[in-house]
Amino acid sequence: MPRETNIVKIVGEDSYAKLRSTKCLLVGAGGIGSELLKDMILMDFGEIHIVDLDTIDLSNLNRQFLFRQRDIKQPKSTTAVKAVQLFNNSKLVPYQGNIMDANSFPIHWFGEFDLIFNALDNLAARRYVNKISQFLHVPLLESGTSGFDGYIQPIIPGKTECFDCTTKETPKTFPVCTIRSTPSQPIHCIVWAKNFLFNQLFASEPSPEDEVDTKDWGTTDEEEIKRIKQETNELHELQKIIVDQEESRIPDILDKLFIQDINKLLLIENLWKTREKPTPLTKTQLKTIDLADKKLDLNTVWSIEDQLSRFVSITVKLMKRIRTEKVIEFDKDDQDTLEFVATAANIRSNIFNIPLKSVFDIKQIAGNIIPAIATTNAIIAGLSSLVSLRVLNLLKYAPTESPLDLNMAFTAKASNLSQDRYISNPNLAAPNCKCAVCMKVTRGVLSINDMNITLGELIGKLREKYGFPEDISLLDSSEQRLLVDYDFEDLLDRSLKDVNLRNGSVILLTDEEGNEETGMVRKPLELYINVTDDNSIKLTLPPIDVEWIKQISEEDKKMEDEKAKQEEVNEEIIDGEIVILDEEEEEIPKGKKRKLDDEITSENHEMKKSKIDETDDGQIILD
Ligand SMILES: Nc1ncnc2c1ncn2[C@@H]1O[C@H](COP(=O)(O)OP(=O)(O)OP(=O)(O)O)[C@@H](O)[C@H]1O
Ligand SMILES: [Zn+2]
Repeated sequence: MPRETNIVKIVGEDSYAKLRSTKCLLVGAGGIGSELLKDMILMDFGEIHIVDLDTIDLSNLNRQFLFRQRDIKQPKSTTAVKAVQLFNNSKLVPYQGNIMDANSFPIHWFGEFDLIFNALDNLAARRYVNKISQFLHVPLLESGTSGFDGYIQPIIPGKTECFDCTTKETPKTFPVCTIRSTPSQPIHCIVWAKNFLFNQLFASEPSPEDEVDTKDWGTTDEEEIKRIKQETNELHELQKIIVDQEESRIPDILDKLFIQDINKLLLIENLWKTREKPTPLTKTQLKTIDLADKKLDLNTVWSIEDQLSRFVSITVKLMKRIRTEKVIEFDKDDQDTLEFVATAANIRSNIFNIPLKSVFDIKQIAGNIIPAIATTNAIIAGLSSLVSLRVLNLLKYAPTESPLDLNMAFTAKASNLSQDRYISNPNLAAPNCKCAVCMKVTRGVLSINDMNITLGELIGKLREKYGFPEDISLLDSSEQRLLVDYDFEDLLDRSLKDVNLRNGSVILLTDEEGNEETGMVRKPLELYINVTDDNSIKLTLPPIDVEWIKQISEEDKKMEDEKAKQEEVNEEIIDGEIVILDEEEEEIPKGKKRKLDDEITSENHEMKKSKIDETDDGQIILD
């Protein structure tokens, strides 16, 4: 029996022929990606391009079944392609690279695909692919898992909700003063060790903190702010011990971090009025560190003596590595960096009377890990590949008359829709009228060969083509920079190259004038800059009709915001990635999760202002 017999039985001859001529992009060859690649091959997609930036790690082998021990350190994409050769009947093209690198993956390259599958593990890349799919109108199958939970969301640009239509939780942040002065939980000390200490010693160039904006530090105590800044500058001195390979001075690092700095903190009496005071290490403790290399169990909590001893030996190791590596990034799978962070965090915890943790526990917290489950990945990949048949409308018995007939799927806990069954699959919703990615702007791709034209010339062409008025503003939205505004015209004579616009930059043109009589403005226009080496193309602007939309006054906007606050927010997110819809399943009207209207607020302008004001945020981020 030929291998396609069953799939032909399911989809029919015509649809099978369409499958064979479909060209797909799979982004990510990790847990979901390995499963998806297998499914896509078994479905006989004609061509599958696989992108992954990473190499295989030991910890991937428990679920990324295409990889073996011998493949460790090999690129995921090429290894995955080799692993499936025996049962493959599709054209497979692997790439090792970052999907967000517009030079390796220019927009016209994305444009060659009929369908994109996301099998990623981070918000930034998911958002990026979502945006590209919106620019090009290529359907996207978004998916994610976290432990036993997972979801798939087909996204039909312009027709259904996009990835950014629902708010996603940004990484958890802590005020600087909690991390640097008054930790009270193990996580505070882990963040201090990983994001502050490790980075300052091994991963960064010295940079004075004088310029840092302190508004989000969680304190206005001048004395404390001064101390934190001074402490950072002193840490750069410690970095020299590392760079100069002065092994014998490692106790100085301990002395500075865990005796001197703590003593300085104790002098700020305000801090300890309502809190238990920390107890610095003693000089005797530092003098009696046992330097013998002891075998220690990663699953148990070590004594403070063992923490100190391992801190010294691991610092020596990292010191040697830095000679060749120059900078070392924290990686939970790099045992040296993990043990440095774990011991430093535990020593600090001990000082602040916070319970210590095992290295294994700290790995989970520092790596922000919820163990990945192979079966969840298999289920989610299976659903994603099945739904792709409906996205392409290849199932005759379940025709897709409208994109809103398509279903997303959530596991029970992730969706909260029904506790009685593992998977819920509500219909897709229409785009959220408030979504800045898919609803608030008109999108297109601007192809250009000559980046020496001036910003002024470009704006002239945009005005001419799309009828924008004199009063406009232009933002480089990929870098969040204002380029031109009614009171900022300094860059008009500079070339696009000079103002750092390049292949993959995205610019946003906003009508700041509108029509007073009608109260309407042109919908903002967002253009992706595709730099081509085709000399025949000087500058091609996409054929777009820019709509007029109602301009909302500040007062209306305030009222809208109030209303929105009152409406129950039915979305929540766990693990920064998975959306929980807190609705009764039966209550979701088919394809209509929220009201669709075409109003637009003047939020763009506010976004612009806040972007310009943005400075270092003074928050420590747990990524
Ligand atoms: N910007 C990106 N470009 C290309 N591939 C990416 C990008 N971001 C993430 N990936 C890939 O997406 C995949 C996600 O897979 P998965 O969630 O299983 O993570 P993992 O890194 O393999 O495992 P773990 O995080 O548990 O160690 C990874 O292989 C990762 O390299
Ligand atoms: Zn959207």
